[in-house]
Formats: sequence, structure tokens, C-alpha cells
Amino acid sequence: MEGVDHLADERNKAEFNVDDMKIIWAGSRHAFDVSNRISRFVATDPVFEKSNRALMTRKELFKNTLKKSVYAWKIIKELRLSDEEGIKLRIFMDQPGFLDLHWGMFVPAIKGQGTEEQQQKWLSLANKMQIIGCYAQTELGHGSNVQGLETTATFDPKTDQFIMHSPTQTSSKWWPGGLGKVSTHAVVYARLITNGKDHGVHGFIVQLRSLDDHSPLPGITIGDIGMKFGNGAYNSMDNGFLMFNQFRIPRDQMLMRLSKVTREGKYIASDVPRQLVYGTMVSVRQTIVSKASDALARAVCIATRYSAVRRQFGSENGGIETQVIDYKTQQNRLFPLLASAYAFRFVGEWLKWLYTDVTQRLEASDFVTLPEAHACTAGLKSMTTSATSDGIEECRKLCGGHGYLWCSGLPELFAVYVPACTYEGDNVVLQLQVARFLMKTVSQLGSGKAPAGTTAYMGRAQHLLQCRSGVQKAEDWLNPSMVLEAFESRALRMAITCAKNLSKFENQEQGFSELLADLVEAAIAHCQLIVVSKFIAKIEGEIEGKGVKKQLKNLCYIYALHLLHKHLGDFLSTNSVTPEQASLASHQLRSLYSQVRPNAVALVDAFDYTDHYLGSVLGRYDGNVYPKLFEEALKDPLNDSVVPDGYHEYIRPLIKQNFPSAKL
Ligand SMILES: CC/C=C\C/C=C\C/C=C\CCCC(=O)SCCNC(=O)CCNC(=O)[C@H](O)C(C)(C)COP(=O)(O)OP(=O)(O)OC[C@H]1O[C@@H](n2cnc3c(N)ncnc32)[C@H](O)[C@@H]1OP(=O)(O)O
Ligand SMILES: Cc1cc2nc3c(=O)[nH]c(=O)nc-3n(C[C@H](O)[C@H](O)[C@H](O)COP(=O)(O)OP(=O)(O)OC[C@H]3O[C@@H](n4cnc5c(N)ncnc54)[C@H](O)[C@@H]3O)c2cc1C
Repeated sequence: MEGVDHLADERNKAEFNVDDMKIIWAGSRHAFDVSNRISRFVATDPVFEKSNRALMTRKELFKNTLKKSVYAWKIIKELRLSDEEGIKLRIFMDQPGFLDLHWGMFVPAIKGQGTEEQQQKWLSLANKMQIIGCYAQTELGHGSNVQGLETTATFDPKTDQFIMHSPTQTSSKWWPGGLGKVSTHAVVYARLITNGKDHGVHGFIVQLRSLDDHSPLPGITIGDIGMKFGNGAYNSMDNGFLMFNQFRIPRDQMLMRLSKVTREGKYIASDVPRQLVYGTMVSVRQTIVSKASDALARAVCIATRYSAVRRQFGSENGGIETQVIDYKTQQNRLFPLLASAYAFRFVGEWLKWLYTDVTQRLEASDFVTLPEAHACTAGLKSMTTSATSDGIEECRKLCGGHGYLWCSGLPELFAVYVPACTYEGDNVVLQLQVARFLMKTVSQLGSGKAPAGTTAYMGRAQHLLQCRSGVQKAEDWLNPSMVLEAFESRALRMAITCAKNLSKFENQEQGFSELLADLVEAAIAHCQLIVVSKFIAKIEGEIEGKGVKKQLKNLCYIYALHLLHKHLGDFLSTNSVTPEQASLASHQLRSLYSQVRPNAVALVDAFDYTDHYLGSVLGRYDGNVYPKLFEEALKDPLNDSVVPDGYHEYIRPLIKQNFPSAKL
């Protein structure tokens, strides 16, 4: 029934103030106001309609993305939206496109690696979108191994230019978003060569297309790399290829904040760490963690509302059937994902703080926390995107058959989201960076250099290696110090076991290669500890709103205890818990699920997503699922006619067995 809230009973059960939780989820009242206003603005503007995009051809989808992106930019200018509002507009527009890479990577790369002069020149054009840029690093032959890139930028002192060249097919740039059809410029990563010497990978600003007619400049071959996973989905983006044939750019288009090439061709490296050339990736990885909470929250919102609407079995004497959300199996799959969405939100907030802190330190030439910032952004990007991709797929299954329908919103969400496990660093490759950092930290234990920040717990190695968990009853698993100690001792013991096994090899690199799988496990344990500890820090801080803290506490312990359950092998093999304590944790989990159950729908309402943004018939705010499923089905072009195209050509001859005679 139109206008009826089918989930009203669920909402009435809530034991906390949803409006207060909305503020906690958004981060502040101001952030909530911005999100709420912009999301509703996008939802009501017909240009941002998106329900029809799965049926568009690639060309139509691409053109539709251009239209929406340019319209979004027009709105940003005309309404003088702030940066924050502009970012929200792009998020709620919910269609990957060139704007993401222009604002998300091209502009930050120039800000981070350009001199002040270069910033003045290029950012004034980029900020007005008089040029459109992308981030061209990955090549056909190399993505993870950045040092293995083959594109060259050779300095020619005669002309004061760099010659950009793609010496092999594998050196073609391949994947950059926005490159294929839109970008006029790119920050290109290439090996810098001066006087015959290779100085490794550096960034260069390169014009790719004419600003008059958009044709590729002579010496440049460029195009789109083709269809990607799913219908619609990430195919709105023009990921591209690019080859240079001795293409010349002026010397001052090398990004020279970190190192320089003089007029004479002399290479001058500054005294800052060379890894700062990877700075844009660190900044984007940080934002990807918050985006993970957003994507997971969307899937969980759909699955939770639908699980409250959907009924199966359990009716007695023809009475009403059981809501599937009441099955403990459904709760055991769904509530940890709900808890994870909140957990990733809070760790994302903390990571933003860490990133801001390291940026300020770098500006003051303090590089001490750079390795930790790299390890945290890499590890948390990896952990949260893997969990989110798996979580979206689990939500699809939680919605049964209807979850497989395009109009559930889940197939497209998965198709758009899953490459996050690969872009901005393959998730395994990134965990190995964390593992290197952990092995270094372990090797320095006892050297007098106390581990700090997220590895500070390793400074208590003596205690953590010997301690036995004090959990004696199920309620002890609601004690933050007991939970933290179990996670710390598991992470430390796994790292120390890896370090001991490594030390058995004469050649450390060979040992590292042999132990890769164990090292990744140790890195994941460390990252999970970070997320648990930041969630605990959140619930121990000041939280306003009726009943809000209680709900967050429940979610925090669900998050931690479900991880304990999932990785029980680690916890048992490191003697961080006993089998009896593990079974007490399961008992506590069941009790927490019962406490979350009446609040579940309100906890996803707190995400404040519009029906437009969710894009899901199953996740509708009003829960009016079945009539809307019919409406969606009837919109399908196959239902335009009762008798389908092809009937006379194929179906009728088949059932009449009236084929033209076959020829062999
Ligand atoms: C608002 C946001 C909006 C938009 C964007 C969002 C979505 C858009 C969608 C998609 C965009 C996707 C864009 C891309 O994918 S761009 C391409 C990304 N590519 C990668 O991520 C490549 C991954 N590989 C690497 O990062 C590195 O090569 C590496 C794996 C980390 C290895 O580095 P390398 O130098 O070759 O090798 P090492 O010898 O292992 O490292 C030396 C030393 O440096 C340290 N290190 C490495 N990276 C960093 C860093 N970023 N910062 C600081 N330090 C770093 C490393 O740990 C090691 O340290 P030691 O102390 O051990 O010497
Ligand atoms: C949708 C999308 C958008 C993208 N956008 C951009 C962009 O805008 N700009 C850009 O420059 N790039 C972009 N990329 C490229 C992306 O950054 C790379 O694909 C990514 O960094 C992974 O590199 P790869 O493809 O070389 O993977 P590979 O490194 O070839 O990975 C293949 C397999 O090998 C494993 N592996 C690799 N190295 C190791 C190792 N040392 N130890 C153990 N296992 C290893 C990996 O775990 C993986 O299983 C994009 C990619 C996608 C999918």
C-alpha cells in the first residue's frame, strides 16, 4: 500500500534516539546537515535519475555520465557549493566518472608533488575545470610494482624538454580512470632519465588532447580499455590506455617539489624521503576506508529492511509467518556486517585524523610517522575493502532470490565496489607492506626504541607473550580490556612467530617470500586489532543521545566477538583464548544479537540514506517491497509486448516443428 510504513512496528521498537545516532554516523551535526540536504537535492532532481542505467548501452551510459557530471559541476558553481558539499554531490550522484579522478587524484597529485609555481599554474586551470586530469600510473605490464614501470621521460638538454616514450607494448598506460575518452591532461608516472642515468619513477604533467577539438596530440595514442565486470556498474568510467611516441613536454612539467632537473640536466634529489612520490596513493587509500563503511552500510541497510519485511515458515494455524530477521542464522550473518559498517566508520574517522597529522608533520619536515601512516592506510584499505566486498555479496544472499534481481541494488553495488580490492593497491600486496612494517618493529624490540602509535602494544611484549586471558564468564567479554588483550596477544604472537620463522632463513628476502601467507595473516590480525581498539576508544568517549551509547557498545562487542569466532584458529593456536573462553564468546554473541534485534531497522535508518541513493526495491524506507517488485518487473523492455520479438522466427517453428530444411 502506497503511503503506509510497513516497517513502522520495527521503528517503534527502537530503544534509542535515531536522530542522535544519525549525527554520530555522520561525524557531526554539520556533516549530517550537509549530507541530508545534498542527498535529498540529488534524489529529487530528474537529471540524477539512475534506475534506467543497467539497460543503457555502453555509449549511452558514458554520455549519461558526462551529462550528470557536467550538470553536477554547473550546480556546484551556480549554487557556490563548498568543497564539502561538492564532494557529497558527487557521492550521492552515485555514478563513477571522470570527476572522481580529476578531483580525487589529479588535483591532489599536483598539490602534493608540484612546486608552488606549478601549483599556481595548473591548479588554477584544474580548479575551474578548464583542463580535466587523470592519474596515469599503472601500465599493461605493471601495476603493483611501481618501480617496475617502463614509460620513460628522457631529458633533452638541447630543447629543455622531456621526451615521453612507451618503449614496449607492456609499457602502455592501462587502467587510468577518465583517461580513455575525457581527460585533456594526466599526471603521468615515468622513469626519469638524465644524462643516460635512470633516477626511477617520477610524476609529470602531460597534455594529452587538444583543448580545441579534443583530438589526441601528435605522438599520443589513446583509447578506452573496454567493458568491465557487470552491466552499467563501473562501465560509466572510461578507463583508458595511452602510448607515447617520443612525445615532448617542457622541463617545467616534471612535478618538482620532491626532486628537480636543472636546465643543464642535473638531477637534484631533495632530502625528503623518496616515498613521498607515492603520497597521492596514501591520501586516496585513507578516503577509501570511509567509503568502505558507506558501501557496506548501503548493503546492510537493504538486507536489514528486507529481512524485517520478508517472512518464511513458522506460521501456526495459518497465522503470520516468521520475519526472517528473527532467525538466529540470519542475525549471525547480518549483525556482524551491521557492526562492521559502524566499525569502519569510526576507524575511517581516526584514519582521517592520522592522515591530517602526518601531513602537518611532513610540512614541518618531520618524517617519523610516515612509515606508520603508510602501513595504516595500506592495511586498513585492504582489510576494509575485502570485508566490504564479501559483506555486499553476503547481503545479496541474505535477501534470497530477490537479492539477485538488479532492482535489489545489490548486484550493481557489488560490481561497482569489488574493484576496490584491486585499485589503489592489490589487497594482498598492501598487507605485505604492513607485514614488512611489523617485522621491522619486532626486530627493533629491545633496542631501546619504544614502538609507538598503533604498534605501541608491542612494547608490552613480555606481558602479552605470557598472559592468559582472564575471561571466566560470558559477561567478561564485555570488558574492553579483556577484549583488547585477546586481540593484542593474538596479533603480537602471530607477528613474533613470523619473525622467528624468518630468522631461520639465511637470506631474509627468501624467507619473506616463503612465509608470505603467514605474513599476510599476521598483518590482518594487526589491522583487526586497530579497528577493534578504535571502536572501543569511540564507545569509551563522550557520546550524546538517548540510548545511543548502549547500541554502539553492543555493536562494538559484536564486531570484536564475531572476529574472534571467525578467526578462532588464530586465537586458539596462539593460546590467546581457551576453547572454553571461545564458547563463552559465542554465548555472549547470541545475547548481543537479541539486544540488537529490536533496534536493527532503526540502526540502519541512522545511515540516513535516501531511496534514490540506495537504489533498491528491497531496501525501500517504507518496506513496500512486493508491489514495487511487480512495478519494476513490468518496466522491463521484455514486457513491452505480450508476445516477444522472435516468436515467429524461433518459438513458433519450434513448437510446430516447422523448420526450414537443415543443410550440412
Ligand atoms: C576522494 C577520493 C576520490 C577518488 C578516488 C576513489 C576512487 C576512484 C577509483 C579508483 C582509483 C584507482 C586509482 C589507482 O588505482 S592509481 C594506481 C594505484 N597503484 C597502486 O596502488 C600500486 C601499489 N604499489 C605500491 O604502492 C608500491 O609499489 C608498493 C607495493 C608499496 C611497493 O613499493 P616499492 O617502493 O616498489 O617497494 P618497497 O621497496 O617495498 O618500498 C620501499 C620502502 O617504501 C615504503 N613505502 C612504499 N610505499 C609507500 C608509501 N606510499 N608511503 C610511504 N612509504 C612507502 C615501503 O614500506 C618500504 O619501506 P622500508 O622502510 O621497508 O624500506
Ligand atoms: C576499476 C579500476 C580502476 C583503476 N584506476 C586506475 C587509475 O585511475 N590509475 C592508475 O594508474 N591505475 C588504476 N588502476 C590500476 C590498479 O591500481 C592496479 O590494477 C592495481 O594496483 C593492481 O595492480 P595489477 O593490476 O598490476 O595487479 P597484479 O600485481 O598483477 O596482481 C595480480 C595478482 O598477483 C598478486 N601479486 C602481485 N605482486 C605480488 C607480490 N609481490 N606478492 C604476492 N602476490 C603478489 C596479487 O595479489 C594478485 O593476486 C585501476 C584498476 C581498476 C580495476
